[in-house]
Amino acid sequence: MHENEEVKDGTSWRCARDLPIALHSLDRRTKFSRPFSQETRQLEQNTARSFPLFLWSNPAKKSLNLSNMRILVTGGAGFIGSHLVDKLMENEKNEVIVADNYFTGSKVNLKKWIGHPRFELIRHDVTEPLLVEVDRIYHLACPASPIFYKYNPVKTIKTNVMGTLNMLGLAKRVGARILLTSTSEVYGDPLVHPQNESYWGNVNPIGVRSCYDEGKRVAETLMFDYHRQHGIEIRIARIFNTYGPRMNIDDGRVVSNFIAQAIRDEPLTVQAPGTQTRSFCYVSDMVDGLIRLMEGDHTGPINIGNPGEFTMLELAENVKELINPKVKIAMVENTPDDPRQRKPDISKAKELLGWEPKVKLRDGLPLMENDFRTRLERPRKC
Ligand SMILES: NC(=O)c1ccc[n+]([C@@H]2O[C@H](COP(=O)([O-])OP(=O)(O)OC[C@H]3O[C@@H](n4cnc5c(N)ncnc54)[C@H](O)[C@@H]3O)[C@@H](O)[C@H]2O)c1
Ligand SMILES: O=C(O)[C@H]1O[C@H](OP(=O)(O)OP(=O)(O)OC[C@H]2O[C@@H](n3ccc(=O)[nH]c3=O)[C@H](O)[C@@H]2O)[C@H](O)[C@@H](O)[C@@H]1O
Repeated sequence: MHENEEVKDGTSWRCARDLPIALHSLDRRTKFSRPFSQETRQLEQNTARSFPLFLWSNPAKKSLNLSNMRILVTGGAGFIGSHLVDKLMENEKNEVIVADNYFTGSKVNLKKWIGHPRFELIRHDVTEPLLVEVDRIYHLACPASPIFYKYNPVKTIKTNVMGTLNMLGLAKRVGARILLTSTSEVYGDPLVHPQNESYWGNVNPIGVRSCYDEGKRVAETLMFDYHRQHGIEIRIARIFNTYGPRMNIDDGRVVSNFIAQAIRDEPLTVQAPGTQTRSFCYVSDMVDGLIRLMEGDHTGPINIGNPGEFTMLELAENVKELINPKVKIAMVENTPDDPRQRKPDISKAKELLGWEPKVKLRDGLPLMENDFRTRLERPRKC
């Protein structure tokens, strides 16, 4: 296969050469779609230094203090993605493009930006190629709740593999830096605790969660292969359980389940045995970590999460105490391959990104409760 071809659903798709001439002429960075070699890369860098047309995509613009950035956020209509978009849009020099197929995300999460001159929203499935000119790609598109990623596992793995291939193809073509939101699930049911980035994990390759955790592991492999083979600038974040406003109310993840149940006076469904642990990161801390990683000098993978570790029974007790002391706790059956413990070692994030989380679980839960009460139209009783 020619190196300028990208895989698309078992068939091949030529990145640039076969595009209609009209599309070529629209692309200010057609040079980057040429076959990649050391000579062409050097030529492009030299050209960029002397010819302003190419400044858009070249690091040389940094030294000239041209900081306008066009940023693609895949999965930007989802929970973390929409908070990331809010933060990126705060910088008036940023233009943000969101590509999302709305499987678990919603336009409602982005309603304040729709129509804004620096914002564009595209209905797009990342398993198909996308042609846009951007400097940065935050690649988040993927269902994240176990209920949703297990709903159509073949689609989940296609999203992780083909979606990441397509975004890497785009990054290669336009010279963009790309960040993948990987997951603590790459550690599987970990035998090392807390988990640091050098741990290779303990993952069932044929289980019901594999479409997600093995999918993300392949996505990480692809990121590093494109980096080594094609010189693409990559960043990999290994995200640990994140919570906050705008999570889908019926998302199925534990924090959203417990908060919705507490507000609706329904029993909190702790899946057995309840002693399994997770470490919960508030979404504003997560977004801060992702941006620092993208704009920093380290490829990663870097764990981004809050090391505060809770059993699911402890989480239920906290929700009960903070939101509804009368609510009951019900022990229910668990699902296969549920990791028994999870806690990030964030030494690397602290040292390399100067990042650590600020919001404690007991401060973040009430912020999420407010959002859920508004959306469920259940104001707090006086
Ligand atoms: N929230 C967490 O605790 C957590 C933990 C680890 C990793 N992550 C990763 O962070 C990212 C965002 O997670 P989230 O919690 O915001 O989930 P989410 O489900 O709210 O957001 C995912 C977004 O991706 C979109 N999407 C899914 N498949 C797509 C496709 N094929 N093409 C285009 N768009 C598609 C969805 O519509 C949605 O808007 C995911 O990659 C997830 O794996 C999240
Ligand atoms: O952080 C991560 O890396 C991953 O974490 C989660 O996966 P998981 O930890 O299984 O998330 P939940 O579905 O919220 O489950 C957390 C724990 O709560 C338990 N749980 C879940 C739901 C519920 O109602 N009750 C309950 O006790 C589960 O058994 C599990 O032990 C996310 O869903 C993934 O997207 C993400 O990649």
